[in-house]
Amino acid sequence: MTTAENRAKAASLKARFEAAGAAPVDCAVLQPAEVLLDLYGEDVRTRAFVTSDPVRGEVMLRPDFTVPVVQMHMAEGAEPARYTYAGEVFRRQEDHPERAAEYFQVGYEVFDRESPAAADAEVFALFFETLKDYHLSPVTGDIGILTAAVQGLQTSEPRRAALMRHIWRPRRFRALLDRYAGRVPMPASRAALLSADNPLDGAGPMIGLRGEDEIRQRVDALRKDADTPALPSEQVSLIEALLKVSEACPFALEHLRDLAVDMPAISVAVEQFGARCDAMAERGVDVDTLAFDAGYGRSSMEYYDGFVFGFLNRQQPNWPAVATGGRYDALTRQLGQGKEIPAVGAVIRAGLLVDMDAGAGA
Ligand SMILES: N[C@@H](Cc1c[nH]c[nH+]1)C(=O)O
Repeated sequence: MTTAENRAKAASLKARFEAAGAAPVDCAVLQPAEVLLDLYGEDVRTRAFVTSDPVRGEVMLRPDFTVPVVQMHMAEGAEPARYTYAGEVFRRQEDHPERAAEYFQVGYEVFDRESPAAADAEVFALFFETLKDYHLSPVTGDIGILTAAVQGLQTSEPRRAALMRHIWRPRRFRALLDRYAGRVPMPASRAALLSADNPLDGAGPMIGLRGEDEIRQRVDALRKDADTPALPSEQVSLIEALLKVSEACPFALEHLRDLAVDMPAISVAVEQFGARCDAMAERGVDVDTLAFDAGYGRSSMEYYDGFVFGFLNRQQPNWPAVATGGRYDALTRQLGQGKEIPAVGAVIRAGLLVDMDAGAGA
C-alpha cells in the first residue's frame, strides 16, 4: 500500500458517505490535548502524540475525528446532522510495532434525536453495505447494558465507581469483582496497614508528593472499603453470566431478557437492544446470524455508552478491526456546555481495505 492508494480509497469511501446524505467536514490535525485527551480514556491517552505549542499549550496530533467533530457540532451544528470525513489519525503503537501509527480513517457520524435505534441501524447498515464485498465478520455489543448492570449493583458508591472506571480494563474489572465479592483474602500488608493505630508509625521519612493528610485520607477510604459488606454472590454470578453472553442477536436478546428478570437494572438497555435488532432487520440486516458479544468494545474508546460494533478480518487475527464504531451520547453532553444530543458513528480504516484489495487476508 502507498499513501496515494490509501488516500484515493479514503476519498472514494467518503464520496459514498456523502451520497448517503452526510455533509463533508474536516478537522485540524493539531488538537488541544488538555481539553480533549481525557475524553478518550486510558488507551488513547497513553498512545496520543502530544507536543507543546508556545501559545496554545499542550497539543496532540488528532487521535480520531469523533471528538473534534462532536465539539464542532455542539458549537455550531444544526439538527439533525450527518457528517463524513476522511483523513489521517495518529496513535503510537508500542504494543503493536507492526501496525501503522498514522493511518486513514473515513467516518460517518449521525446526530439525531428522532430514534436512537433507527440511527444505530442506519450506521451499521451503511457500513455493512459498504463492506459487503470484503470478507469481514461483523460483531456487535452494547456498553449501555454493561454500565446499567454495574450501576445496579448493591454496593457502596466508591465500589460502583471503581467498577465503572474499569469496565474498560477487563482484567482489572475481574480482579475488583473478585475482591468485592470477598473471594480473595486481603493481602497481609494491607491488613497490617489498616489495623495499625497510626498507619504512619515506623513508615520512615516522608518522600514523594503526597502529604501526610492525603495519606491518612487514603487509609481512611481503604478502611471504609474494608468494612463494606461483600457483593452478594448472586449479583456477581449475574454479572459473570452477562459478560459471557456471546451468540447470534436473537439468542443474545432472549438470554439478556432472562437475566433482566433478576437484574432489573438492565431492562431498559436490553429493550433498546431489542428495538435496535428490529430497526436493523427493517434495514435488511440479517440479524438472525449477526454476532452479539456482551464483552465487545471493552478495550476501545471510553466515550462509547451504548451500541458498539466492529468488522473483523478473521484471516488476519493480528489486525485491528477494519471498521469500528458506536454510540456516544454522553460525549455530546460533556462537550455540549449544557446541550446534548444522541449520537452514533463509525470509521473504516481505508488502508486495510487497500491491503485486502491487493490480496492480503482477503
Ligand atoms: N472515532 C472512533 C470510531 C468512531 C467514529 N464514530 C464513532 N466511533 C475510532 O477512531 O475508533
